[in-house]
Amino acid sequence: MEPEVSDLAIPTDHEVFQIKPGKRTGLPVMIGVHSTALGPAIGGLRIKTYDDSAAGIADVLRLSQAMTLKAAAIDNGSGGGKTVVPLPKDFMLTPQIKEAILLDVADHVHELGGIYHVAPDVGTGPLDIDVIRRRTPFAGGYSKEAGGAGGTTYGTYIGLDTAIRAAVRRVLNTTSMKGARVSIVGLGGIGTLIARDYAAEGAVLTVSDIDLSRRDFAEEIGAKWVTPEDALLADCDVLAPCALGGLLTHCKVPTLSAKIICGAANNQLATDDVADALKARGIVYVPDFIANAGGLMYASGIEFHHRSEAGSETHTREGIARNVDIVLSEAERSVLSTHSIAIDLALARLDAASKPV
Ligand SMILES: NC(=O)c1ccc[n+]([C@@H]2O[C@H](COP(=O)([O-])OP(=O)(O)OC[C@H]3O[C@@H](n4cnc5c(N)ncnc54)[C@H](O)[C@@H]3O)[C@@H](O)[C@H]2O)c1
Repeated sequence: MEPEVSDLAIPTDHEVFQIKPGKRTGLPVMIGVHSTALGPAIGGLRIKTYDDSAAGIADVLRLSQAMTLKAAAIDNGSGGGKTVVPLPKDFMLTPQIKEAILLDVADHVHELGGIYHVAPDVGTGPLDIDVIRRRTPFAGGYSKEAGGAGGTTYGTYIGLDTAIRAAVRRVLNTTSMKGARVSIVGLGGIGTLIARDYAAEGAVLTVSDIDLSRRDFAEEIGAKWVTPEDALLADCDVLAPCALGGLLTHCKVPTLSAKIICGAANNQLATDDVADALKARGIVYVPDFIANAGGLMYASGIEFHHRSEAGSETHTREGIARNVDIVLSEAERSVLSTHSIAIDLALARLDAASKPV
C-alpha cells in the first residue's frame, strides 16, 4: 500500500505551505516557504509528472527545507522555498500550456508579497523565469539577455569544481587534477562541464549516463565509458554524483572504492546516517548542499546582491572553498560526520538570526 502523506518523514515547520489551483490551467500550484529567518526564501520551480499529489507535496516540503539549510550554510542572506506544479501522467505539456502554468505560478508568487523568490529547477530554465518576471519581480535565475545570471548551471559548476579541488587539496595533498582518478555519474549540464575541464587538465576519467548518446562526448574527451553502477563503484580518488539523489545507501557503502565523494546531485544520502557509515569507512563525503550551492550563490550574487559576474564568481568560489575546509577539518577532529557538521553550521546561523539582538 502507498504511504499516506502523514506517514512520510516530511518536515512540517514551514512558514507558508499552500496549494492553489492556477486560474489559467486549473493545475495545482504548490508553494512551500520554509524559512525567511535569514532573508527572503529562494527556491526552484519544478514542473514534472508525479505518481500522485502526495509525492508532489513531499517534494515541496522536503526541498524547501533543504534550501533553507543550503542558504544558511553558505550565509547567502536568503531562506528556503520551493514550488511544484505536479503534472498528471501522460500530460501533454505544450508551449502554450507551459506559459499558462508559468503565469499562474507568477500570480501566486506575487501574492506572497516578496517573502519568496522563484527560480529554475527540474523542468524550468532561465527563459521560463523571464516569462514569470512579466508578472512579478520576485523571481531569480533569469536570462543574461534580461540582465540575469543566465540560470544556475554555471554557478553550480564553478561551485562544484571549487568543492572538488578543496577536498582533493585536503585529502590528496595536491592542487592539481592531473592524474586524479575521477568517476562521474551523470553527464548532463554539470557533469559535462567538470568532465571537460578535468580531462583537459590530465585527470583519468570514468563517466556514465543512462542517456547512451552521451557516450560520444566520453570518447571525445578520452574518458572511459561504463554503466552508472560501475561508475558508482569505480576505484577512484573522486566520485562525483551528478545525476539523481538517493544513490548512497547503507547497502552500497561497503562496496564503494572512492576516497572522496563530491557531486552536484541533491539528497545523495538515502538517509542521513549513511554519512556515518561513509566516515567509518574513511570515505570523505562533501555534503551535497555545500558542494552544489554555487548556483544559488552565483545567481543571487548577481541578481540579488548586485555583484558583477566576476565578483560573484570570486565570492562563490571563496565561500564554497571556505565551507568545505571548515566542514572537512572539523570532521577530522570530531566523531561527527561531515553531513552532521554541515547541518550544525547551517542551524547555528539560523539560530543566531532568530535570537533578538
Ligand atoms: N543545475 C543546477 O544549477 C543544479 C543545482 C543544484 C543541484 N543540481 C543537481 O545536480 C544534478 C546535475 O544537474 P544538471 O544540471 O547537470 O542536470 P541535468 O538534468 O542536465 O543532467 C543530469 C544527467 O543525469 C543523467 N541521469 C539521470 N539518471 C541517471 C542515472 N540513474 N544514472 C546515470 N545518469 C543519470 C541524465 O541523463 C542527465 O544527462 C541534478 O540532480 C540536479 O538536480 C543542479
